[in-house]
Amino acid sequence: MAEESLQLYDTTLRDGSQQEGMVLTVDDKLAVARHLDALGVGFIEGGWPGAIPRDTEFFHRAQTELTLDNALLAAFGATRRPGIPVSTDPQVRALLAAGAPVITLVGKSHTGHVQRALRTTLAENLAMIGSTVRHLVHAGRRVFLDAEHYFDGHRLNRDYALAVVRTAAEAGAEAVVLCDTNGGSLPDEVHEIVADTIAMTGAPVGIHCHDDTGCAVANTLAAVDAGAVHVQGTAHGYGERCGNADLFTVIGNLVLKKDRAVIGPAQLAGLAATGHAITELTGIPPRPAAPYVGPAAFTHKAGLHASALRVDPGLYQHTDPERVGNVMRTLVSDMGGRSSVALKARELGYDVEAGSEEVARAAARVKDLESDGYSFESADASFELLLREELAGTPDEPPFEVDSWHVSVARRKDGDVHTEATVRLRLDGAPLAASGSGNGPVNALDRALHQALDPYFPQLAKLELVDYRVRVLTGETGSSAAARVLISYSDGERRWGTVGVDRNTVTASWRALLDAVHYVLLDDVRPGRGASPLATALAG
Ligand SMILES: CC(=O)SCCNC(=O)CCNC(=O)[C@H](O)C(C)(C)COP(=O)(O)OP(=O)(O)OC[C@H]1O[C@@H](n2cnc3c(N)ncnc32)[C@H](O)[C@@H]1OP(=O)(O)O
Ligand SMILES: CC(=O)C(=O)O
Repeated sequence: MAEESLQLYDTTLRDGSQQEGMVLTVDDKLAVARHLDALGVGFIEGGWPGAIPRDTEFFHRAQTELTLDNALLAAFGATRRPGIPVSTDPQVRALLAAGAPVITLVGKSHTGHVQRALRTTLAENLAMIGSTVRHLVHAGRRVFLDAEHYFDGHRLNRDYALAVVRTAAEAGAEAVVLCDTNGGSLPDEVHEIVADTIAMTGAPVGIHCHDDTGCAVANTLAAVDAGAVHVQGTAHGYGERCGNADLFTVIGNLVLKKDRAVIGPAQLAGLAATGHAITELTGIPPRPAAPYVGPAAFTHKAGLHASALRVDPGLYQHTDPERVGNVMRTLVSDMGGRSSVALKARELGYDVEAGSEEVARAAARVKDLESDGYSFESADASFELLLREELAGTPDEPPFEVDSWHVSVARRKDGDVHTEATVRLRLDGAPLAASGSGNGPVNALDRALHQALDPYFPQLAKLELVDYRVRVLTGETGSSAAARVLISYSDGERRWGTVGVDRNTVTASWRALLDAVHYVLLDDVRPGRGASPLATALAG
C-alpha cells in the first residue's frame, strides 16, 4: 500500500517531452502512461491540451483507451490570460474539455516575470491565479498550481511569492507546487524556502525541480525533508535543458533511504524494467550510471571490489539491486583479478572456484590480452570462449576449420564500390567455400560466413550483426596491435559481444566475427544451454 501523505506526480509526458530530441507519438504517450501507472505513481501529467494538438488527441484517446489502476491523469495548462474573464479563455476551456480529473496550472510567482514576460500587474496576476483555480475547482477538478520560478521569485520578493501561494491555496488548489524553473537552486536554499513557505502560509506544497546545477534530486529530497507533500519528476530525469528531477532516483531514495513508501515493494522491484520500457519508447537512453535503474548502477570492474563482493555483495553496494529490479554484474578487464573472473564465470553459469588454477590462468590471460589491446568488458562472448579454454586446458575450437578468407573492394567505372568476400572452411574435413557481398569488408565476410555455415547450423540464420565499433590503438599499447574491433550480435532474444585485435582492421574484425559464431554454436554445450543469464539480461 503506497503512502498517501506524499504524492508522486510524473510529468514525463509534459515537461519530459520538452527535452531536446524527445518526440513522442500519441501511441507512445499512452504506452508510457501505462508503464508509469503500473509503477504506482499517483498522477500522470499527460500534456497541454488546447496548446499542443498531439496532447489534445492524447487526452481524447485516453478517455477510451487508457485504463489506469493507480494514477489519475492530469492536464497541464496556464492560468487565464490577463484582462479577460476566465470563462472566456479558450485555453482554460480546452483544459476542461480534455476531461482529465486533475488540472495543473502554471502561474507566475516571480515579480519580474509577471511584469516583463506576462506584461501585467502584480495584482492582475494574483487575480488570474485565483479566478482560474476557483473556476476549475468549481467545475469539479482537483487542481494543482505550479508556481513558476518560485525560488528565484521568493529570493527577489518574498511577500509576493508567498501571496501567490496563499491565493492559490485559498482558491482551492490541493497543493501549490514550488518550481525551481531555472534549476539554479541548491539543496540548503530549497530547504529554507520550502520551510519558510509552509510556515508562513500553512499551504500544502509540492516540489518541481530542474537539474541545471545537478541538484534536482537532492533539491527534491530537501523539499520533502522541509515538509513538501507532493513531488514531481520525470522518467530518467528527461526534461527541458538539463532535465527534471529523475523520478526513478527520487522514488528509490524515498522508499529505500527515507522510509517513505511512495510505492510498494513489488512495484519498486519493477523500477528498472519500467525505466527500460520507457527508454524503448522514447529512444533516449539514460546515463548507463543512472542510479537504481541504469545498466551500470550495480556493475563492478575493480578487482578489489569483486574480491569483497564474493564474500558479501553488500560490501560494495548501497542496496540490493533486486529491490529495484536491477542486477549485479561484474566486468572482466585488466583491472580485475581472480575474483572478477570467478564472479563473471558464475554469472555465465560456470561453477568455478576463485582459488583454482584455471581461474588464475584465465585472469592472467585477460591481463595479458588487454595489455595487447583487447577489451573484454563488453565482449562477454569472447571472454566465455577464453574461460572455457582455461577450464578445459585445451583450445576450444569451433566445429569447423578455417582454411582461408579473401576480401576484395573495387570501385567500378560507374562509381559503385563493390565489396566481396570468400571464405574457405572445412567441416568434418570436407572443404566448404562460400562468397558474400556487402556494404563493406565486415558485412561481406559476415554474409559469406552465413552462406557457408547456415545450411549446416540453422541456429546461425537468426543472427544479426547489430553493432560494430573499431578503435585505432596506435600508441596506446606497448604491442604491435593497431585496431580493436568490438562486435555485437543478436538473435532477437539475446545480445553478445566479441572482440578482435590485429594490426589489420579486417583481420581484427574476422576474429570478432568468428568468436561470435563460435559462441552461438556453443549453445548445445554451455551450462544451462542457450542464453546465459547475462546474455539474456543484456538483451533485455
Ligand atoms: C515552465 C514551463 O515549462 S511551463 C510549460 C511550457 N510549455 C510550453 O510552452 C509548451 C506549449 N506552448 C505552446 O504551445 C504555446 O506557447 C501556447 C499555445 C501556450 C501559446 O502560444 P502563443 O499564443 O502563440 O504565445 P507564445 O508562445 O508566443 O507566448 C506565450 C504567451 O503565454 C503567456 N503566458 C506565459 N505564462 C503564462 C501564464 N502563467 N499564464 C497565462 N499566460 C501566460 C505569455 O505572456 C505569452 O502571451 P502573449 O502571447 O500575450 O505574449
Ligand atoms: C511548471 C514548470 O515546468 C516549471 O516551472 O519548471
